[in-house]
Order: sequence, then C-alpha cells, then structure tokens
Amino acid sequence: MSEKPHFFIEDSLLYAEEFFSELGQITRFKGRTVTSKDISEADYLLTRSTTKVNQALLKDCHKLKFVGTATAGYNHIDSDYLASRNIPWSAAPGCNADAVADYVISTGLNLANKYGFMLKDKVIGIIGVGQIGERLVRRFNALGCQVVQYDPVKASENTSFESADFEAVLACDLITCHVPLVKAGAHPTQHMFDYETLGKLKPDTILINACRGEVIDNAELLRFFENGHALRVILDVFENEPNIELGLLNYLEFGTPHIAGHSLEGKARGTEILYQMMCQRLGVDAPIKLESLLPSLAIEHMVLTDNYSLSQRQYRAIMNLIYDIRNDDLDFRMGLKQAPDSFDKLRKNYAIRREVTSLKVKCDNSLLPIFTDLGFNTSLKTES
Ligand SMILES: NC(=O)C1=CN([C@@H]2O[C@H](COP(=O)(O)OP(=O)(O)OC[C@H]3O[C@@H](n4cnc5c(N)ncnc54)[C@H](O)[C@@H]3O)[C@@H](O)[C@H]2O)C=CC1
Ligand SMILES: O=C(O)C(=O)[C@H](O)COP(=O)(O)O
Repeated sequence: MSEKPHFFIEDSLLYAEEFFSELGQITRFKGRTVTSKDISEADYLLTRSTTKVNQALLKDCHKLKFVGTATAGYNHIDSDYLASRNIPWSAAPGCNADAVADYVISTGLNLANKYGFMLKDKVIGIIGVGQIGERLVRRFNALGCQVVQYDPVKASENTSFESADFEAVLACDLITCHVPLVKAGAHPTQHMFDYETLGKLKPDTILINACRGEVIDNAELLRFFENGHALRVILDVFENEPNIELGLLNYLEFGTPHIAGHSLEGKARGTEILYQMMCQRLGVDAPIKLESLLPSLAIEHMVLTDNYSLSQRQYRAIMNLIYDIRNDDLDFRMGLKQAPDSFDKLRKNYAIRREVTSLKVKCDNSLLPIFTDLGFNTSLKTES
C-alpha cells in the first residue's frame, strides 16, 4: 500500500482533524510565523488567509502537490510563483458568503434603527457581484430596496449581466464592497476609495468594507474624517492587518477585526470544500458531511403563522438573534482599548457565531420566497 500523504494545515482551519485524519498524516502550523523549514515535508498545504504562500514559504517544499486555502479571498497566495513550479492551488469559493451577507444585513438593520430610516427607502450599491454580492442583491431586493450593481469584470465575462457605472454606485445611500484585492490591470480595486472618490459620496452615506482593507485608502479615509466630513463607515478589514490605523476607530459606525466571514458554518464549509477537492485528487470517496459535525442552533427553528407579515423591526429582531454586529463592534473597541496590538488575538478568540442559513423557518407558500431570498433554511409548514 502506498504511504499516506502528509498534510500541513494552518492551526485555524476548523474541523481539520475530523475531515483529513483518514486521508493522511496531519501537522498543524501557525499562519503568521510559519517558515519554509517547518513545512518542508508537506505533500499538501492547507491554509487560511494569514499564511502568506510565496517563494519564501515554499522554497524548501520539494514534494508539494497542492495548496488550498479555506477562504474566499486568495490575495495571500502568489499564484504566479505556484504556476512557475506547476503547483495547482484553489480557494474555497462561496464558503463564507452567507456569513458576510449576515454581517452587511445586520449593519443595515441596526443603522436603520439607530438613525430612524426604512431600508426599503434606501438605494443600495453593491460593488462586486460575486458570491457575496449576489446574495446581497437577493436579500436587499427581498426587502424592497432598489439595488445598483457594479461589477465590470462580471459584465465582460457574462453578457446577461449589466454593470452600473461607478458614478451611479457612488450616488447610493448604502454602498457595500465585495471585490477581491486586485492591484493592477483594467479593473484594479486597490484604493478604489481614495480621497477624491470619498469626496463624491453624499454626506451620511453608509460605506461598508468587508472585503480587503486595501480597497479603501485608510490614511486618506482618516484624513477625510479629520477634515470634518460626515460618512457612516463600517470596516471589517483594514490596511496593514494586524497593525491597523487605530485612529480610524474614533470615526467608525462599526469596526470589527476581519470576522465578517467567521461564522462557524463559513469556516467549516471552507475546510469541507478543501476536503472534497482532496478526496477527488486522491481518487477516494468523501463520506464526511459538514452537517454531521455542526452543533445544532440554540433556536433550531421558527414556525410562522399564516397571517404573519414581516416588518423591518421584526426582521431586525430575528437577525439579531442570529447575528448582531453591535456586539462585535463593542468587543473590538474594548479589546483594542485594553491591548492596542490585539487584532489577531481578537480574531483568534472570536466567539462562535452562526448563520441564518442554519435557522429553519417553516412558513406558508406566500412567505417562502421572501424568507428563502433572505437566506434562511426554509420549508413549507405542511412538510415534515
Ligand atoms: N471580511 C471577510 O471575512 C471576508 C472577505 N472576503 C473578501 O471578499 C471578496 C469577495 O468575496 P466573494 O464574493 O466570495 O468573491 P467572488 O470572487 O465570488 O466575487 C468577487 C466579485 O468581484 C468582482 N470584481 C473584481 N474586480 C472588480 C472591480 N474592479 N470592480 C467591481 N467588481 C469587481 C468579480 O467580477 C466578482 O464578481 C473576496 O475576494 C475576499 O477578499 C470574502 C469572505 C470573507
Ligand atoms: O474568506 C476570506 O477571504 C476571508 O477574508 C476570511 O474570512 C478570512 O479569515 P482568516 O483566514 O483570516 O481566518
């Protein structure tokens, strides 16, 4: 029998032992501090976003056959270097898209409550209409919002998709960014929001960045605030993580330590996607299913009466049962106050959080489409 492969797996990959121990030997490593020597015996390298996968890390890995990252983003992977060594790699597309959508919706609902507006009266601008952006289009449309979609890359690849102009997005009331970090080419995203672009936004525009810190020039944003401009900014991601510009915190509506995608389901799905890829590569079945590993929710299901009608207030109450961004904002501010260098620690010790995808909602035919579009795990009341 051939020797079992050796998996080197970043310590933050959830359920790695459960998924991979049958497939081979596992060695765990720390993403921020790992060296090439530490992983020189790797057949397969599985990471999350804190491991920088580049020549410096891989120079001593002579047996490496595949690199996988259990994340949606992949700007921590030097794909040119991997191509030069013919090492295939993959991210885990869509693994945490619902978690990020929950984050954005929680933001919208809680700010609507704080400032006294109805989301349905607001125009929503979505920058990047991929896995996360598409879910948000569905969710905001289900709430009756007008949605402006900006994604020229998708428009160039898919003739049935039409992208709005960037200027049209800048005129929206709530703008949320879901693009990869792209530094060059026809549609770069690095510093998409610089001082000049920030200046085009209406006062009190809600601007959310839950993709990559570099999409908003953080120094320019701070200068913009210091010059007295009023914007309602929510940052989950920052330039130079984990050494972020702490001065920004004074001006943010909500700040969080890069946890928008950190639901239990989102992290576990990332590992599951890599597991399925590995099983395929190794030519074996993939019998382990995520559902068998996830614990049940504290509130497992809701049954809606036939005359139920969803108001914004009720939706916020339901959402806040599952995820309330205000708690994460508070923990972030308190954590950084106690220890200004605790960005990574706050991420590592992040409380277990669940997604709306796990909340089972039983309702009648009329409510089913709206609750489905809002991301819940729906079924008809007559079904068991
Ligand atoms: N804060 C967090 O915890 C998380 C952050 N992310 C970040 O969010 C990004 C998006 O995630 P997904 O939706 O899953 O990825 P995706 O790849 O499914 O979608 C990205 C979309 O952005 C579009 N795009 C690329 N360049 C663009 C540009 N210049 N202007 C407008 N659109 C552009 C692409 O065409 C694509 O449709 C990831 O690349 C990652 O960096 C993802 C998950 C969690
Ligand atoms: O999926 C992505 O892309 C993300 O940004 C992840 O949520 C980041 O999580 P870590 O890998 O940094 O734990």
